[in-house]
Amino acid sequence: MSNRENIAPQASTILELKGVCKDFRLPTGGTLRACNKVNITLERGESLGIVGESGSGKSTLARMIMKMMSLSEGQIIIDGVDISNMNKDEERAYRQKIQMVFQDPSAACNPRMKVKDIILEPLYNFGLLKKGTEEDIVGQYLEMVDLPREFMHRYPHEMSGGQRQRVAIARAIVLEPEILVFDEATSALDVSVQDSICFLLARLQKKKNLSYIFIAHDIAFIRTMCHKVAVMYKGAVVEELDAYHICEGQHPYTKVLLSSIFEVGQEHNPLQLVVDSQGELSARKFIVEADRKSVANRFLHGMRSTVSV
Ligand SMILES: Nc1ncnc2c1ncn2[C@@H]1O[C@H](COP(=O)(O)OP(=O)(O)OP(=O)(O)O)[C@@H](O)[C@H]1O
Repeated sequence: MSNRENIAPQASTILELKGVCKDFRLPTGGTLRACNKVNITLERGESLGIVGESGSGKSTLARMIMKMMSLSEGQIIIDGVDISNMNKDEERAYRQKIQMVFQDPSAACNPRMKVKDIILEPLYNFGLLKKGTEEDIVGQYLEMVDLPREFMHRYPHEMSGGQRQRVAIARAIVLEPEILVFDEATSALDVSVQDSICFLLARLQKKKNLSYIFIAHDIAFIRTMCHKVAVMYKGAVVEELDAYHICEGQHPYTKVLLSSIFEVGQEHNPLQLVVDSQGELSARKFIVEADRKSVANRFLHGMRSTVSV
């Protein structure tokens, strides 16, 4: 029997982690608790960042959310269904509903496959592809990630890292999922490419009401892209904050994490590319306090990185 009846879905919560624990058995005996009583929620159409030092349990958490690894304790509930207790139909729906994008796009891009087949593969696997529609579908998804249709005939090595990441995103959204999990998905890219991928993701989020989970080390990125952030330390979420206000984090570990980026308590004013009425470009300090929403919303609401003055 489905367990859907037993768990009332919350109005806008799409994913909920309740007391999630993961213990690994060590070869030397004993266990290592990689995740400890993690409680977090992801709202529909919103982005949640998970930050923490190396080894704090972020990837383990992502692997459990993706059902690549079982839980030792607790529950992960998606749209009201406990993922550890799904029937066949729910399992299939779940596999469509949540997709992952990795740091290295090569993980999603088989070097021997053309872009067309890379993007279509999930549809083949789910038996959702109608003969004769292939090129139309690939063209449509390439367009969505701002790549030309002709790219469908290329191999991964014939593209840049940023273009491969766009193909990985097209492949991740071809099943029309509701949640995308990004494991350090932009950290290997240079800053300007990272910026353009952020705009793309913000636009897709708005268009498709997608929910994102970003696992990242880069707090500035999380602050820009996410609504909420969970700070992990030694397997536990030590603080959950409005991502924009991460500077106000009170947990000592959050403060340590922040101090490596900018002075705690000081505003972080990134330089912003500004274009004046003559089309001249200049870099100016972005006055965050003057417009609290600007930095986050320029991504979240798909504004351009270049501001006209
Ligand atoms: N399969 C495994 N068996 C045993 N221990 C594991 C396994 N996978 C992860 N761990 C341990 O669990 C802890 C959390 O690892 P995890 O990869 O989740 O951390 P992380 O925060 O994602 O780190 P990073 O940022 O470096 O990727 C680490 O101490 C790690 O060594």
